[in-house]
Order: sequence, then structure tokens, then C-alpha cells
Amino acid sequence: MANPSMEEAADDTTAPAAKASITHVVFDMDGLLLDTEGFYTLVQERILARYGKTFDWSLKAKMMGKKAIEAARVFIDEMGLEGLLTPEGFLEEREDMLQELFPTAELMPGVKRLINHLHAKGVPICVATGSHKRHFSLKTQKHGDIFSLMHHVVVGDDPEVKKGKPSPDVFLAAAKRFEGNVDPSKVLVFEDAPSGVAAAKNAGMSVVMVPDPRLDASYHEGADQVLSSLLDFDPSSWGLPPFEDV
Ligand SMILES: O=P(O)(O)OC[C@H](O)CO
Ligand SMILES: [Mg+2]
Repeated sequence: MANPSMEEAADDTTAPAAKASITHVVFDMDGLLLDTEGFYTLVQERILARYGKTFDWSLKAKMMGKKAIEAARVFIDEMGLEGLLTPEGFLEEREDMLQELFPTAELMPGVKRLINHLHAKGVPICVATGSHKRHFSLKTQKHGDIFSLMHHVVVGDDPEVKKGKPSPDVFLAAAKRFEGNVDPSKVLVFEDAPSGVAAAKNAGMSVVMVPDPRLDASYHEGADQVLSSLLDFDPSSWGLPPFEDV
């Protein structure tokens, strides 16, 4: 594990019984399965530079994980751009740049191993993302092998997702679409964003956070476990089938 202090701090918050009873797993996408958060950062830095302003991680923390229009409103408000740029104008401006970048998205470390393992062991897995359908398609076009193992995918513009993270909508819709009646307390969510961690907790689920190291540690609060990388995840500590190659 790259940062033992990270895991220690968050491990204490979850009762051992809850950790041992996970039956279903939900994955966030941007910044968790796919290394796409850097694309948003780059594009937003470019837009802000035009106004002589600098993009930083406290703004990033407030935007990440949210639906596009919700993140756009945060961007305008926090940067004091009212009257200079509308949320819709901001989305339009970043779109051309993002469309070129998304198809180059790579998987985050440990994704292949974990997804292949859970799928091989018959653990039901799915994706719940704030990203809308069109961006989901662009981002995942090189990664059909991994995404085809998901039981289903819930995107941010799904009609059941009325509000983006931190609302629980996307995770509740994700749990509902598994076979049978899934108890949210038996669902484990993987997230990288503060809004996503809050959404999972609002849905009554357990959450493992895998944050970018540049995100302030105060944003780790609320997660049941914080890891530096998916490579550090031990399925057996959550009652899931253990890796056989360790
Ligand atoms: O992290 P996700 O997958 O919910 O995506 C949210 C936005 O598209 C990017 O922050
Ligand atoms: Mg994310």
C-alpha cells in the first residue's frame, strides 16, 4: 500500500459486520475506472486562464463527480464569472477539447485485475457515473472488454437520476437494476470524488474512496475506507472472494 496512514484513518469508521456482508459492487467511472479527470482539469485551466484566473484543487473538489450542468454552475459561481460566461457557454466551450481527449482515456491502475476478478467470481458489478451517455460512449470506446463485464451502467442523464451526486439518485438506480431486491447496506461503492462519497452514504451504502493525492485529506471524511490505488484493495476484508494471486 502506497500510503498506510490513509487506510488506517478511514478503516476505523466501519463496523466489521458491515464490511463482511457486501454482495454487490458499484463503480464510479471518471477518476476511478478511467483516468479522465485530468482532461477536465486541463480544459478548465485553459478557460480560466483567459480570465486571468487559476484553477485549483479546492474548485476541482467541488466540481468533480457532478453532472455537467451542475459542475458548470459551480465553476461560474466560485470563479465569479457571472455576466462573463454562462454555464451553457462554458459547457459549449469545453466540448470541442473534451471530445478530442475522451477517446484517449486510459484505465486507472488496478481496474482490470479487480473487475476481471469480481466478474469471474460472479459478484454483480455495475457503473454509476455523473457523465452523460454521449461522453460515456466516447470515454469507453477503447475499453469494451472491461465495460462489457458490467451488469448495467447508469449514466448522469438517465431519467431516474433527477439530481447529480451528492444526491443518492444514481446509486439507488444502480442498486435497483441488479437482479432481485438489493439491500443498499450490502452494496459497496468505489468513488474518487467528495460528492460521490456523499452520494453513496446518502444511499445507505458503504464506500471505498480512491482519491487523487492532490485532493485535500479533509475531503476523505465520510468514506469507510480510503486507498491510494485500487491495487491496494483487499476484497476479502469486505466479505468478497479473495484474490488468488496473492
Ligand atoms: O466521476 P463520475 O464518473 O461520476 O463522472 C462525473 C463527471 O463526468 C466528471 O467529474
Ligand atoms: Mg469520479
